[in-house]
Amino acid sequence: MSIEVRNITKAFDDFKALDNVSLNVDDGELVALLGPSGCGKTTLLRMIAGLDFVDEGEVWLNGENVTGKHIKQRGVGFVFQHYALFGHMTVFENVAFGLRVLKRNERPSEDQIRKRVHELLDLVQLDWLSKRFPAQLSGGQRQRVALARALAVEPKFLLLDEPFGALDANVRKELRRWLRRLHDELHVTSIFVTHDQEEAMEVASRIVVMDKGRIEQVGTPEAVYDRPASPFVSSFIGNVNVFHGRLQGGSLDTGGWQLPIRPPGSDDVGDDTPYAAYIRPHDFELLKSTEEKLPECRVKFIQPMGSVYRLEVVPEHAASDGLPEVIDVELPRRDFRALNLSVGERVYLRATETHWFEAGQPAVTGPR
Ligand SMILES: Nc1ncnc2c1ncn2[C@@H]1O[C@H](COP(=O)(O)OP(=O)(O)OP(=O)(O)O)[C@@H](O)[C@H]1O
Repeated sequence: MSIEVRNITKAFDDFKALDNVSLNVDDGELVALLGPSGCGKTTLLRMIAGLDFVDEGEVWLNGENVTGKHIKQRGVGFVFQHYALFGHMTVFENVAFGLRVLKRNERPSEDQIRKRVHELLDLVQLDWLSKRFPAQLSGGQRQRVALARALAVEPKFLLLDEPFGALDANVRKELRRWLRRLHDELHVTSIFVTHDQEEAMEVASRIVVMDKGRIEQVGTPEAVYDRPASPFVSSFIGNVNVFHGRLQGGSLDTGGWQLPIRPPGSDDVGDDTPYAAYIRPHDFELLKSTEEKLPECRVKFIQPMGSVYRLEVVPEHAASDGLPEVIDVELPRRDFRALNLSVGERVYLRATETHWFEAGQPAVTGPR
């Protein structure tokens, strides 16, 4: 049961919410649409569902062109962020609803409905609450009922729009693990929308990163994190420090402050070529002293975060537009303790992994 989107464009008045978007989701995949608010995630989901129609392009479900077809003919199930369960119906009746409103010749018998609803409530681990009303449930339990309700009519595809958006952090964490396990059991081809990169990394087998109505990159969580295709993806997926400068010999010079790194394979790139180095907080080492020519910084702030320590360090002897004002560094607790650092101390900075971009275009990723 594959989903294929071919060159979709959708405008609201003269605003292009989707601009020539193409995407393939294979049978049984769980794919995340990830991007900032307003980038077009929900619009794309609505086009796939048939809740709205495309201006240009096509939607194919399971090898069939459904572009002009009504939502009822597409076999998709939905869960939204603020899913309105029927308040006057019990949990059982909410889940049974989709089956009860089927046409007479498609509707299962009362016994079959009862069996199916209990199976689904078992699956979402809520059978013990079947007689309760939605108001008597927690937010997380309500979302699980919503999922059971969407699954009741055996959809071929499941579309989830920020299903856990309104819940607190701990419940979200629990539910996304649970969704992953549920998907491993059912293998329904699913797309879910989120603007939370941690959620996308944890749940999805592939992530579609969107910005301004376009797809920036599609890849496994590892690929989009380790090999971002653009500066946007690099900064959207995880924290990153950005250094704008020009190559000078073996260094990136940001107005007199030199990071001794160069893009891999850039031996024949001439001096003065502008580059930007994107370096994640955990891709730095800090040294208290060194024989190497490493840039100097001063520790401005130390925040213990459990297994890691977050530090802000400030470049010394430097004032340049290309440098971040503070550089975020993350050290594993063991490394931090071995260094025994305190605020105000001088440290030397070494980059262990850098993503390079030249004039806004992807270049190469590598250790130096
Ligand atoms: N019916 C509509 N009429 C006019 N503009 C719309 C309509 N629906 C969406 N838009 C606009 O299209 C853009 C994309 O909206 P969409 O809801 O797809 O974004 P999103 O990525 O899901 O954002 P969020 O994470 O905030 O939900 C937004 O700028 C939005 O204002």
